[in-house]
Amino acid sequence: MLALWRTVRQLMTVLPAGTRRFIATFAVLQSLLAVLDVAAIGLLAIVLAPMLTGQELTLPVVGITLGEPQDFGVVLLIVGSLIVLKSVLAISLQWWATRRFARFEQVLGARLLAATFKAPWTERLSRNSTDIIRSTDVGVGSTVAGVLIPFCQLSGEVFTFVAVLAVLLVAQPALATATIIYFGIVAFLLYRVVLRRAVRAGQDNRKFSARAMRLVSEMVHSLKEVTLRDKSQEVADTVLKVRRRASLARANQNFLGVIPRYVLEAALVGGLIIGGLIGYLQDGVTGAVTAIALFGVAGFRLVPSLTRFQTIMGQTGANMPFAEQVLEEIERGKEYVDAELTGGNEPLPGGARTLRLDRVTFTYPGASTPAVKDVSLTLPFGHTLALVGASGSGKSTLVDLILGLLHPDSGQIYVEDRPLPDVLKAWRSRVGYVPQEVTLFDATVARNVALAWDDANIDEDQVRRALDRAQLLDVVESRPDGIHGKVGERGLQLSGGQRQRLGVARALYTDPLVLVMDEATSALDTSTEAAVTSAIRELSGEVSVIVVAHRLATIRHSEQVCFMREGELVASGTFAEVVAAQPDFATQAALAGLT
Ligand SMILES: Nc1ncnc2c1ncn2[C@@H]1O[C@H](COP(=O)(O)OP(=O)(O)OP(=O)(O)O)[C@@H](O)[C@H]1O
Repeated sequence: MLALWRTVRQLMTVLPAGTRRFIATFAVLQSLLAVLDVAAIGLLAIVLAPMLTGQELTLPVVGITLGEPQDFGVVLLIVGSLIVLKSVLAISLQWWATRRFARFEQVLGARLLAATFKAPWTERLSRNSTDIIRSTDVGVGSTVAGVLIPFCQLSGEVFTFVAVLAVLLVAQPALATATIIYFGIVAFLLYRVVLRRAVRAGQDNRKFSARAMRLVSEMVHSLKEVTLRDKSQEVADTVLKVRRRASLARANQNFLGVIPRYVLEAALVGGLIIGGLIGYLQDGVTGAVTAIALFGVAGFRLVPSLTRFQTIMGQTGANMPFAEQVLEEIERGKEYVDAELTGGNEPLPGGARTLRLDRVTFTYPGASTPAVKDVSLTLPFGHTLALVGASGSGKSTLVDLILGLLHPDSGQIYVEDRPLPDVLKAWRSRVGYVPQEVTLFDATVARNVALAWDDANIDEDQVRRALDRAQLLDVVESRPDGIHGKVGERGLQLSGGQRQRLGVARALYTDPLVLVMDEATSALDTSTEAAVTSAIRELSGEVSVIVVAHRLATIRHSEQVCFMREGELVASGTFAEVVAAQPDFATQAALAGLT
């Protein structure tokens, strides 16, 4: 209960202003509905026994005496009206509240995504993408539907419970005391025996469902290899094992979830006997009938209320880890969002002519040796620079540093004379990046090139120009619907080479100052690669090109070749100069038939 209170208070700090007021208003309105409900039930409870036994009754508080059957008829009409009124008001309240809760979900989702996207690259590298997707979807949904909404409903249940007991206390103090003790013991036992297990089952369900989803996602991505190596059965068995634990936990959660209802319903019988006994001891048979009627009506309101209370506690207990995770991520992301608001917003210096790396060193968190060590180089804008070296020599890391995704531990990168962190936003908007494997989304060619999810933000002429420069316009225009044709899931309706060229077009769409190609043409056939490379070479002069390539034919005409070994830049110059300076590079060049 305390943990729930703490979590909800923390949630308030990340939800829009006015949430606290909304929750308070919602609680008050729920309580008022409970008053209407209890007034109806209380009235019924008080008049039931005299009506059945034909006795006169003076209503407490208002002091009206009822004796004739039509008097009781009027009271029954009032009871019915109160119940209908409560239902209408409850529906209106639900309509209003569900809209607000939907809004809360949107705000939480947006904050969480912002926190995820603003996190430093090193942190994002350490996260599993399926976990991120699950957190922003199921996590946010569960925080609102599994924690916030049940918490808000709690006040109504507590108030109903208290109000029913108040009615009982006024009508029959001894009976009320016995009820509190009796249901208190039942509720405590339910908490100890059932609720704790239900919470644990809910947490297990969450843990194993997440694991199963991660496994399936990983397996779908390696479907081809799994099929070829005939591993489908092994995969199915592994997923089944995890699923079994998730579904067993879910089954336990569902089973334990319904137990309180049946236990409490059964306990009502015991309560009726105790109530009847107390009434009999106080006032003989009439006392017993009155007490049973009173307890019966009150109990039928108390039991659902207690059941919902238990359900809410179970539900919030199981979902709290989701909320805690969402809150933790938003909290962590806050500092990045703030940092972004305060830094990196300056414009690029006018007439910038060079990108300069000055003794840049970077070590990945947890690694013992730097991936990039003491690298200094200057790239005049408009030139082409090739990064070469053995696998693991630090080329991609250096590229990520130049892109501003990673930040040097020591040394600095300058655009002209401005440190990169000062102009980071403007810099990122002017670098085009083509990865080794371009990720396309299931949308039109135009949307993929413009990296836009709304056609209104697409400049179609620019899309055609970028496709043309990437040697892909003819292919696209020969397809049905041209640039408006879809590319399929992950671009699977295109060939590997076409996907890569679409990636090049995407990078060129924003008229970059620097185009970074990280093994971007290695999937292309030699003639397409030659065509793309020559198209890119034509760009030099207007665009600086940084190429990472293992195929040396791709980079032999680069104005500057930088050879890396174990994170260090060991030689730089023209292709011929590096061949002359580095025997192992010369060997590779010879093997490629380039010397
Ligand atoms: N996210 C990471 N966390 C820790 N170490 C990493 C990470 N990414 C790369 N490394 C390590 O940093 C070093 C440089 O890796 P990098 O990817 O920059 O090499 P590369 O020259 O681009 O290799 P390749 O040609 O195979 O792509 C390697 O030793 C690698 O294991």
